[in-house]
Amino acid sequence: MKVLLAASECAPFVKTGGLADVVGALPKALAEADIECRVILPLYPTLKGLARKATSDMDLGTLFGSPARLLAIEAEGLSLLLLQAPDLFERKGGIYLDESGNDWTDNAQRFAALSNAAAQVSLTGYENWRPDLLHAHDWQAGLAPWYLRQAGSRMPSVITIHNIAFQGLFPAALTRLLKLDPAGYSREGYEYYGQISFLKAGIIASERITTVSPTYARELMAAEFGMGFEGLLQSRKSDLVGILNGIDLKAWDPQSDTAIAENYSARSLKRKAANRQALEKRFGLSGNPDAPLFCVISRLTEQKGLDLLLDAIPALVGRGARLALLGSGEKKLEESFRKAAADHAGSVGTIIGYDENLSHLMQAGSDAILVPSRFEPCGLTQLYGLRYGTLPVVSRTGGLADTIIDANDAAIRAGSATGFQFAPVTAENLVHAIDRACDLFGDRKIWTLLMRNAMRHQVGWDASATAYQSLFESLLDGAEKDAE
Ligand SMILES: Nc1ncnc2c1ncn2[C@@H]1O[C@H](COP(=O)(O)OP(=O)(O)O[C@H]2O[C@H](CO)[C@@H](O)[C@H](O)[C@H]2O)[C@@H](O)[C@H]1O
Repeated sequence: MKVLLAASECAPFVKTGGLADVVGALPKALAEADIECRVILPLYPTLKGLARKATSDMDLGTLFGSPARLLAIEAEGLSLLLLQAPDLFERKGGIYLDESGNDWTDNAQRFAALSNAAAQVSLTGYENWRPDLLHAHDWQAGLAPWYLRQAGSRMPSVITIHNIAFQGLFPAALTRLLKLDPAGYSREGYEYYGQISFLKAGIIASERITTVSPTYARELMAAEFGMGFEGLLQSRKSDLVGILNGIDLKAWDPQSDTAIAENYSARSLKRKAANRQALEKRFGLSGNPDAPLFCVISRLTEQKGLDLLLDAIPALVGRGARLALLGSGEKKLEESFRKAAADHAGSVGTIIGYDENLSHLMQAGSDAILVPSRFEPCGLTQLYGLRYGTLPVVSRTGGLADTIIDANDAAIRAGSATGFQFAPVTAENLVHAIDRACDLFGDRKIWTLLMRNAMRHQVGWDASATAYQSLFESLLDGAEKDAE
């Protein structure tokens, strides 16, 4: 089976968040099941070096005002098709935002181009490689299944929702410019409250809709989490499945990670201490063997609930615990965490920015990782935490609810507890969870047991890759029957 994945990010080449990790890891996991994947993504300026490794290319003519070609590249165990459209993607700034932090004004054209190129490869193939199925990720690739249907193709498509908060909304006036059939501008089509929604287009045009945890799949059909899409998703209930994300076990392995101070395993947990020291030094934190060092590695947005953590900091510091935070995003939150570090020098350390290597050291050197999200489709940092014996303290929502087993007495006795959950998501409940973590940290025997439980927890892709494989196979079987 051949699958074309279309996405705007792919680790380790270009990443702003969890989408990249999944798009970078899933093809490798599917390869083990003999599914041959290619990933189509834009050629951003940071990928120029990679582009030099192209083994072949294909002209796509002009796409939304830019000359466009596809470059085939094999790198880091992945087969890539890079969309080279210089007028759309080769510019200074971020992949979604300009240098002042505003959305690029032509994001509609940029990601319509990505989607259009993906649809073209689906329709005609790249050289003699022709996919059997298109797997679009998030709104940036949402128009790909739509363009495919619009061209009359019946090739099956799947769209994965990594975060319903991002819906790809653009003015209706762009309909023709985006080469969308105006008849599709309707409630049954890509129209969404007077605008075009790329995500809605993808959902409508795909045979199946997946999201990244079973709990989030259920939550999405409720008004509290669906963000306006709940009705649409309820109507597609039988096509909606939640498949938990895995993590790349090679990239995230405390035994071989080259970004950390000292490698360790569940059998040599004492070596984790060297990482803790390195982390304290990096964040200017004082040492305290009697209380945990908590970390946060996150986009700083409303979703992640970090405003609640700001309220919880005095209590955390009051317990003698420390906090190391790495993140970037909303300016107000960035400022508040900088201030918290100044107010609690030695106990709170803040680094504003994006640093992949540091995120590995933080997973290795912290005792616990805080993820107090208001909603969390899956969440990856808690999975990295499990793998590194860094106990997750999480809100009970989405994938966090599905992946962490709360350290209540019964779960501790049963040897299954892996972290701490709290609900509902309030600062008070977060403080309570932090308190529980601090209490248990004082009992080295139990804490060590919890670390070992966490490190044993299956966080790889095996089960989820099998779930994607069955889903894809069922669609291809259905497509064959239809053709008969
Ligand atoms: N400042 C920083 N420096 C270095 N690394 C940083 C960083 N900030 C974040 N990261 C990294 O970015 C990734 C974030 O992934 P998450 O899954 O936690 O959240 P995100 O909301 O981006 O993803 C969305 O998509 C993913 C994938 O499906 C879902 O798991 C998730 O719930 C959904 O919100 C992790 O690998 C993390 O280490």
